[in-house]
Amino acid sequence: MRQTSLPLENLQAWSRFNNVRLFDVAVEAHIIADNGDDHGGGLLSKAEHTEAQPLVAVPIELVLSKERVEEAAKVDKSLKELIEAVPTLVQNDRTAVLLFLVYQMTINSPDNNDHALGVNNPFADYVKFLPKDIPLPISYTADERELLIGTSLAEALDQKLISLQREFDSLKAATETIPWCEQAWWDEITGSLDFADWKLADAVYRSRALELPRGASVGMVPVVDMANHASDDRYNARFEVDEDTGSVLLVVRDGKSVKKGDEVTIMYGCGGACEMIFSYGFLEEHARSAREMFLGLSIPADDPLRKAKIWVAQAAPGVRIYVDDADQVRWDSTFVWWACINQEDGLEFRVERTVDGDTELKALWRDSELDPNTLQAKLLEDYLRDVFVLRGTVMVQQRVEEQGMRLAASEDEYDNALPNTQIRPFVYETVGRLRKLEMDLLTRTYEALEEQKNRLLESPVVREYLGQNRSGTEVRDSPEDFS
Ligand SMILES: C[S@@+](CC[C@H](N)C(=O)[O-])C[C@H]1O[C@@H](n2cnc3c(N)ncnc32)[C@H](O)[C@@H]1O
Repeated sequence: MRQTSLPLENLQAWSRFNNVRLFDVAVEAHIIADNGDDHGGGLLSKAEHTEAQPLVAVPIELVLSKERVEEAAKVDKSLKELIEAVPTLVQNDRTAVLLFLVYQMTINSPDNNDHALGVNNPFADYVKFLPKDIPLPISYTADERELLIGTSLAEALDQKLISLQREFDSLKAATETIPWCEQAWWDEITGSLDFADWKLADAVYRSRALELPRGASVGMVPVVDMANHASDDRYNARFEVDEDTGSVLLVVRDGKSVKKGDEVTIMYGCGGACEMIFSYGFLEEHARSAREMFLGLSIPADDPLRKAKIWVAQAAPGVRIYVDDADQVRWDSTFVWWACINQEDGLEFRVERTVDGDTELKALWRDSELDPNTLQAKLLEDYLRDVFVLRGTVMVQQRVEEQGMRLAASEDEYDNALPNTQIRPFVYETVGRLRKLEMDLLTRTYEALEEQKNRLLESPVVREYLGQNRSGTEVRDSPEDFS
């Protein structure tokens, strides 16, 4: 769908009309950082501000959230029709706003011939200020995606694209019979909504939505969403909700001041390098570590309890490796604990009938009912604790090694990928840094796990356990093969 844009220079005027207050702060259409990085638009301070002083104040009614979309639908017949047709998309904070964004984009688009669509509201113009080309991985070209092979972002991106496609298909299926949707979106001649528009709406939301404090809501806050990111001790502003005035405030961060000419920055979150690129499309220049990675895991197909474990555990199938505040590498996964125990250890499943006649699958640990959320704690206080930790460590280490091999194996393809008109230089550079940071983290993790493994192999419990097993019928590749 063709989009309509308004220049960011006009955002200040929009702010005045909509009671957004800027306290000696200007919206700048283009900010180039000292190192040459292009931050897109941003906020610049026009005067000195001290700790806790307000920089921007936005009335809470301007926060574009699920609640606001539901409010808007009360006075907009077409929007009401739309959200009633897709109840599952409206229940979710993100997809509710995505629906509103594509609706508003449609109204604004020169492709739209239905001039009766929509009612006047501040968001009609706000949407025109939003960027139309956001370099998030969901819009990478096929060649750019190839560069990601071996990184944790490749897997996350595949999953994300599948779920976005599913959402888009369900939107189409549910709205095909609504006359205005048929005409403006799906008709072969007059319709213009396609998957790229849904991806754009998602990129807009993902890169701009804020989780407001005190459970206020999750949504896009006009003007505050112009604040770019700076890391850790560099960012100079934070946002808060002022319940007295009913507004979202951007204020100077504690212990900081903002001088005239400074860029006003916030911190987008403390996720790892993968998360940063996934959600915001860039990796800050000061990133020295991947910080965290999520690696997918599966339970071997020959595990007889596989299906029951997956059903009962309801855990993300993978492991998160991360660097903690003390710069130690750690891993965290509920799934691993389920994957590394079996019937001989005392895990069983039983189908039980509930009072209303349904059946329910229950897990048992050593003959007692097991609350799935307590498995890790149970294993860590068990007399075989070291055995279980050793199994988990080995499983994670094997997965880390496999990921490292995958990354290393695709290195030549990455190196040879340029020059290529299908690969944008900043994407090439960003992915190259991600590849290096993830390889460093994988190497560190592998080494740390090797140390842990060797320590655990010295544990009396493990030695005794392995001794007993060796006198039995141990085979290679059993859970006790720690080679
Ligand atoms: C919340 S918006 C900030 C406003 C945005 N620059 C604009 O022009 O609309 C987040 C987006 O700004 C850009 N951005 C923010 N901080 C950045 C930084 N430190 N380096 C590079 N790009 C940045 C990224 O494209 C990110 O997805």
